[in-house]
Amino acid sequence: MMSSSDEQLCPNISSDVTSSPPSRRRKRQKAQQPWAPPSDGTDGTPKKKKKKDGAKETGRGGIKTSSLFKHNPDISDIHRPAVAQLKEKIFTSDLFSDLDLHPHLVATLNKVMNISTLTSVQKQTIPALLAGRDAVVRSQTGSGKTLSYAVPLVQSLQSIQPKVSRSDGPLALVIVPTRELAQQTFQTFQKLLKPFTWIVPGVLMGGEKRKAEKARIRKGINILVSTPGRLVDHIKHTLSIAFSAVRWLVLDEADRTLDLGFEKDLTVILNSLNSTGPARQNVLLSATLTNGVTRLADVCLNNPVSIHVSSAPSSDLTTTSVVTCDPEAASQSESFAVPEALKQFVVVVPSKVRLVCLAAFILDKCKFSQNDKLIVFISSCEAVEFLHSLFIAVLSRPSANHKPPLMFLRLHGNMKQEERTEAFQQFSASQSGVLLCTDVAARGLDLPQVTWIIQYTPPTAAAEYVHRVGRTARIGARGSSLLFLTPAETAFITELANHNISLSEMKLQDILSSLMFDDVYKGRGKYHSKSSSKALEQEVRERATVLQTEFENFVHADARSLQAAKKALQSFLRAYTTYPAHLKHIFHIRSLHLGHAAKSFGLRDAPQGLSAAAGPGASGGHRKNQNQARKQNQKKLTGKKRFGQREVQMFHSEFSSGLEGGDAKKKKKKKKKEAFSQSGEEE
Ligand SMILES: Nc1ncnc2c1ncn2[C@@H]1O[C@H](COP(=O)(O)OP(=O)(O)OP(=O)(O)O)[C@@H](O)[C@H]1O
Repeated sequence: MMSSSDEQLCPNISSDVTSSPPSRRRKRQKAQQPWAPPSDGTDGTPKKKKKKDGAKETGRGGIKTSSLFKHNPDISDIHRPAVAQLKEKIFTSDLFSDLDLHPHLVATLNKVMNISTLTSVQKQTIPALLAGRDAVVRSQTGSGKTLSYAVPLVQSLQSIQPKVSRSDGPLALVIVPTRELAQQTFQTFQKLLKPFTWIVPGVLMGGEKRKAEKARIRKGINILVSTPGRLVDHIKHTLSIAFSAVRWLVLDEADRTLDLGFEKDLTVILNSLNSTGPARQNVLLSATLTNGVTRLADVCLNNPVSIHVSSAPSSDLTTTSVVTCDPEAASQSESFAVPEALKQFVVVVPSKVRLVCLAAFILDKCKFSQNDKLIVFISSCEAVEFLHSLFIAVLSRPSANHKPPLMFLRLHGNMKQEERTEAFQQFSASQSGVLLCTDVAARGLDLPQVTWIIQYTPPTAAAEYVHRVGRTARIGARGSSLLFLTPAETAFITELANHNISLSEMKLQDILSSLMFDDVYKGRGKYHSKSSSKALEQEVRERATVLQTEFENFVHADARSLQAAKKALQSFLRAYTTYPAHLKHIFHIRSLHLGHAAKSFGLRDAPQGLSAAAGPGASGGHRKNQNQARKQNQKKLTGKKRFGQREVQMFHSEFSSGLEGGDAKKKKKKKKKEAFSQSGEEE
């Protein structure tokens, strides 16, 4: 809601407009075609002298901006197939104290962690693991999978006689895909082990000093939490690491570990475990078990129990089931459950308008109406960096009502470890603010009170969609998500429906309408309280144009920010080429319009001579490819141009794989680096 000082800022806005959120406001207005041009033939932007490149003078100090709302593809009605969502009941009425656990462990859960009732996945998994079974566990995000393996693991290790000592070395290995998740999991063990001080947990992760880690390994770690690459690193180079006593192996987010091409790392880890050691219990967990995980299960599991908490769509929603590896489980494996309290939205936005749409949404949620806590997923580290500095400069200005400036944080795989840790901790502790990140934050992170998940760039798989939205609505809490799609990408809604995921549509115009809350973005000032809804629409477009102009001014203010915008655009394009084959009909670089995409990075025009060689993917220096790219590049990419075969090839050769021509080692290194850079992975 608006404060009185906000109202003073908006003298021209009628009470109808100011007192209700944009969505409700819209409902009261006559139904409109959001992007049908006004009948007067204008496009909603201030009428100014037209420049030869389509740019216009906005009247704000000779600022140039080409029309945001002209020449956009039509937004047709989206097709939302009927979907029976999988449901999972989160809590049971059973208590941890009913289980056969050490009383100090139960007391720690109750008193230190404030946890007494079992979740469904815990009710099913803990007894199976206490009975010594291997397990493949799937339950929705935020349903308590960590404790479902950590509690029986601690129960089992504390009961070993004679007591476990540091000199026993690792008795349990827990492999997770990212550093932050490693840190979080380690902290959970620290809490659970409070009464069992003789069992020592430890964490290994990329970005930390190897020497310090080696020293800790030498001293003795009993429960070792690690990212895969770092563990392999130590297996190869740390003599004191010995797995002869390992009796638990946990792969959390196991499908992700496979996705990132870590099969080889896992093979190294498994081989080093299998070569020695006692019988071992193996546990695989994820909210999105896929065939890939089943393959992995064949490799390392011994007659596992398969635990799928979700019930079939038509069955009794209050029951849960334990199944062994059978065809039914397999057939369900591609249907994903998302938290029931999660509200999922999609907005269809033409490329040109994406940036202002995101900004308007953030302003509405974090400044104008509420103090929300948002995570925005973006496809590349460079684009995260760019948007972070852009938003701090343009959206974080102190407001007239003395509200604290909007907090923007960032998290991606190209940051220094200290910066990553600081951002993670700061966002965890904050009540509100915006975290701009790559998929490095998509898996497993339990960040408190996140209210909105924005997928500014669509995920590369339905499973990743599930994990991203799963950073909110955890353990029964409420939360919402918003997926950005361009008009050409709306078939992704059907793709998600194929995985039992259903979205509601949010209208672009409703999001942009939030700009009416702040007269900083005022248009030509013709709009007043008695104006028609069409005039309101026009005013909203003008305000969106003013905001876009501010972004463009920032980007074009100096060479450095211009370069950052171009780099971000390039990395976005590179990421766009990496959608898997079965999604290429939806996300193909050839269907992108370079000029429009450039606009969403605050660039006034499509960069001339957009050079693959200048991009980060080229730094590996495959000269042959660079020359090829340069030749291809002689035909410059211009604003009006869509991507043709040659440009597609260019991005493929330089950014997507970039592997041709180098030796095998270089190829592997580069491929991995690109995957990490893409996803924000840290190894
Ligand atoms: N039985 C319980 N009662 C109350 N809270 C719980 C319980 N079990 C776990 N939690 C809390 O629920 C939150 C989510 O748990 P956790 O991170 O293990 O979920 P997850 O299923 O592993 O999610 P993801 O799939 O996203 O990794 C944590 O804050 C955790 O402390």
